[in-house]
Amino acid sequence: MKRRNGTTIRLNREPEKAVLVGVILPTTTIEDPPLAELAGLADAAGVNVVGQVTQRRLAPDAATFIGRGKLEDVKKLVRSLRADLVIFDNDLSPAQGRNIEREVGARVLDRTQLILDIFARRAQTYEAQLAVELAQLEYTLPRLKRMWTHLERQTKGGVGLRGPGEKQLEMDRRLIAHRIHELRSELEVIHRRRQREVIARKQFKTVSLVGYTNAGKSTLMNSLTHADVYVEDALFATLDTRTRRWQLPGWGPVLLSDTVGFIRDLPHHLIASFKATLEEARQADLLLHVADGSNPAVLQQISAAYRVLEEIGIEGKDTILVINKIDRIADRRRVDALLDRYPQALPISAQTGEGLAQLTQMVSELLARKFIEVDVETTVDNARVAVFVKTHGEVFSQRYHHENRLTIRCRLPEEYLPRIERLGASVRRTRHNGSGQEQNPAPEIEQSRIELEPTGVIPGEDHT
Ligand SMILES: Nc1nc2c(ncn2[C@@H]2O[C@H](COP(=O)(O)OP(=O)(O)OP(=O)(O)O)[C@@H](O)[C@H]2O)c(=O)[nH]1
Ligand SMILES: [Mg+2]
Repeated sequence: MKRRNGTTIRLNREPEKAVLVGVILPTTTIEDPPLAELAGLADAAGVNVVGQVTQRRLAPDAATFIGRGKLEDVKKLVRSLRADLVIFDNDLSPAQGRNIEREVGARVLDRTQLILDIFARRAQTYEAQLAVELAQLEYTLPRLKRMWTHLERQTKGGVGLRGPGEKQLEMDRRLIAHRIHELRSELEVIHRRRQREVIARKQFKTVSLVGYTNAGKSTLMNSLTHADVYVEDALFATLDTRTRRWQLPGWGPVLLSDTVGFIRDLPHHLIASFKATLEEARQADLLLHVADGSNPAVLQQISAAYRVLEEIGIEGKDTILVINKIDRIADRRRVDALLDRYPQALPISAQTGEGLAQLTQMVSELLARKFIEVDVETTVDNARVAVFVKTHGEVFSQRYHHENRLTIRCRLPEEYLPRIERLGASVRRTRHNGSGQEQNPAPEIEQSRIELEPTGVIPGEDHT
């Protein structure tokens, strides 16, 4: 292994050898080549992949996830290749993991465990380390029994050694539960501090890079801000949020932050633990959703990233979809096909700089839109108005009145007001914020300063 300063460090352990196993269910998106992403994850975890087994099934086997016959194949493969590990592309229940382990005679990991392991290796800041430890313990707690079974096997045969008693298990459970509680409180404190910091920076507009892991977020951050953020061709190179000043031409400084990458079926424990890290994205004025256009699975990755955004509660924000790495796409028709699917998307190359001028322009224009606070009056059955307001603005409150009337207090780009009126609603400007109290007009001052350099409306930004 080469270190960045050029010295070579010798790993005193051979990398572990793994057989990958994937069960293709009717809901599974089939990758080309199969198990490509799992192989990438294994690589990021420093594991050497020596074999693969896939099976199509209508439903997982309750006890062993794959069918018994296939399990026998896996066992033979493990023996002949001398594999140390079997890694499942699917998530296993504690009992399934235990059963498979007993059957194949090698350590069994599922996708979540593999991802947790990568995060544990890469977490560098204190906050990321706490988040990973929490996620790992929450994953471990229901599986304690299986781990003890491991130890039990190693000491098999000893008189009176029948594994830990329930008492030992119970003690461990309590210890872990206690540590989980500690970690949660500590992370909560960090999260609240982070929220305050992010709010304190509100005098600057903020833009967050989000998207599938390895899409090129950090590379784009570096190209746009001339920063020196760690970039690697590996899954989950970035685990910590980095924020940099970005001198936006014709606008001034904004803050650009890089975040942890997403992946399909991101383990729920991880999402919860990285809440503080994702605070930047949650509070951002604009998201740049970066996708790797050169990846054959780009469409699935785009939808997976949107799903994660939804899960962490930041869907519906102004977002520019950026199709990155177009320098690697030889066949231009592939870019066109992507643009057919996502007409608003912007093709770029963070590496060669192609498209970055348009991106900068698009960001300035979106940020320059003036938001105002209004009461939108409509009828309860006019769903188009409610949907429009929720898609393009931020809703503070809704009040229902007699005769089916509804008032939505919200914040909207000014240019959309005529369109809402055309949908049959009436719009009244308010001088109040969502809590009904007079608000410090500071953001308005900021806006009017910016208006000195009008940038106009983006063509094609119309989502309706
Ligand atoms: N050819 C090409 N490669 C790119 C481009 N952008 C990024 N890459 C490469 O893609 C790999 C991943 O880039 P990163 O910037 O680390 O990706 P990331 O989205 O930050 O990834 P994580 O932090 O792991 O989520 C690196 O090897 C980059 O050099 C591009 O426009 N063209
Ligand atoms: Mg990164």
